[in-house]
Amino acid sequence: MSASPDTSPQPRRFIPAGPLTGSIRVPGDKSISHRSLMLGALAVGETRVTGLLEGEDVLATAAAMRAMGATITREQDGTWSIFGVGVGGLLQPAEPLDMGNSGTSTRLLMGLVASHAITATFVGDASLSRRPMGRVIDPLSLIGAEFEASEGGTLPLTLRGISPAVPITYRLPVASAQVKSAVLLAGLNTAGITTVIEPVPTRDHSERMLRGFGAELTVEEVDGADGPERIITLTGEAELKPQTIEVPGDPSSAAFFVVAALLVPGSDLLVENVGLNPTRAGLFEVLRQMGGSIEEVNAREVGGEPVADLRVRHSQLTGIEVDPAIAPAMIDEFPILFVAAALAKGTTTTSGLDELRVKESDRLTAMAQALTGAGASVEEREDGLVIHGTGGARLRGSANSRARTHLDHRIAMSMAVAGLASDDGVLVDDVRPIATSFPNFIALMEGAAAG
Ligand SMILES: O=C(O)C1=C[C@@H](OP(=O)(O)O)[C@@H](O)[C@H](O)C1
Ligand SMILES: C=C(OP(=O)(O)O)C(=O)O
Repeated sequence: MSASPDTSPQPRRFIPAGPLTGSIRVPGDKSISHRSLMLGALAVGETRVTGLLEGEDVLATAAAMRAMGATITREQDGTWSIFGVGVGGLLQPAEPLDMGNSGTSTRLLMGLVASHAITATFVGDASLSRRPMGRVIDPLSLIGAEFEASEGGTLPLTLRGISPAVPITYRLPVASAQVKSAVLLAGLNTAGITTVIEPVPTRDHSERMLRGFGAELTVEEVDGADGPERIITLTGEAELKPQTIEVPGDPSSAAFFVVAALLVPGSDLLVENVGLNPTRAGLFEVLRQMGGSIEEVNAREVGGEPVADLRVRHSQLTGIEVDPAIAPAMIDEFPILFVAAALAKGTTTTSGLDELRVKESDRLTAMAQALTGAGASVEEREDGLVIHGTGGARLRGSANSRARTHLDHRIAMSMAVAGLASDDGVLVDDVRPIATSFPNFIALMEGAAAG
């Protein structure tokens, strides 16, 4: 969140260290953590959650759910307890909801508020205030909610929800799990059937968890004009039953350690308890195609999601052309993939990545600039990057270059990993954003490199 008491940037130089060895555990999945709090806050009774990600983005969701009536506490052993208000029971928040840096909190909560007869104002930090909200304003206007947004459909934004709302059938114009989830969550308190048509599959945690909480939800795969499409229906005026949830480790956080171990010679690292939902695990597939040694050990199920430990050994990677169809299954992992590509042998080409321009930063430009400063050879295209790798040789940047993170945690962590694979280190201009999704990243990185 923006509300850090210290507002000055915290630069840090990440320098090459020893091989990454031993075993680590990354924090809980961010997407599942947000949804655990939201759905728990709508169930009647106590939901208990272990492994919740205690990053700033998820804490923003917790604060918002409290402001709308839920009782949410953290117990001493790290278990979270949520007493919900029931679907339809959200209260009007007394103050604007501060969403910090979190797109997921904002868009999903807009869905929830839209079908309640309450008004809420959403505010966020400088990065979030630039991100497009029109993609959720459009469908939520169709259910009858009203919006006063800043120019360009951005935050600050005031939403007047409506009850009873109109159930809609909505075809997603953009591959976005956040938009899909916003419409489905609005459907919870809407009489009748809400339908989302998804031409390109995106992460399906909302569907899995809504079902887990007892909502009536169906998913049907049909042939569409450009391949299989998913039709998701939700029966409204749902009654959610409280759950006990174990949140698996976040594959998007594991990604930084997986790539670091592949790049630093001598590494042999076990990353334990990584969520491997097929709608999330695209990066590991692409890294294997590039020659990365990533072995799944002890495959099991945690909280209704496939999970395994990943054993990762240093590997010489080879550049490839990345199939754009896999992009939704690794949408947050492109910054770290670009770092892997910068050290690979030959050229890696990516395309179909327009969505990366509207994340916490414009991730195509931000990574092209940061990697070029660190000594990599990168061409920026409209919808992707083309990277000519070093063939394994360490990156050699100009002595005074700084990687600019633009309030984007994934740029900061990606360039930290680039620093491990460089001659003289990489200076990251601000490490504060890392706390949004991975508060103990630096400590874990130092521990893994020390063996
Ligand atoms: O639904 C979610 O939890 C998320 C969906 C993705 O966003 P989009 O739906 O905007 O692609 C992803 O980038 C974000 O980190 C989390
Ligand atoms: C895009 C991301 O998150 P959000 O949209 O929730 O800000 C991310 O974590 O990479």
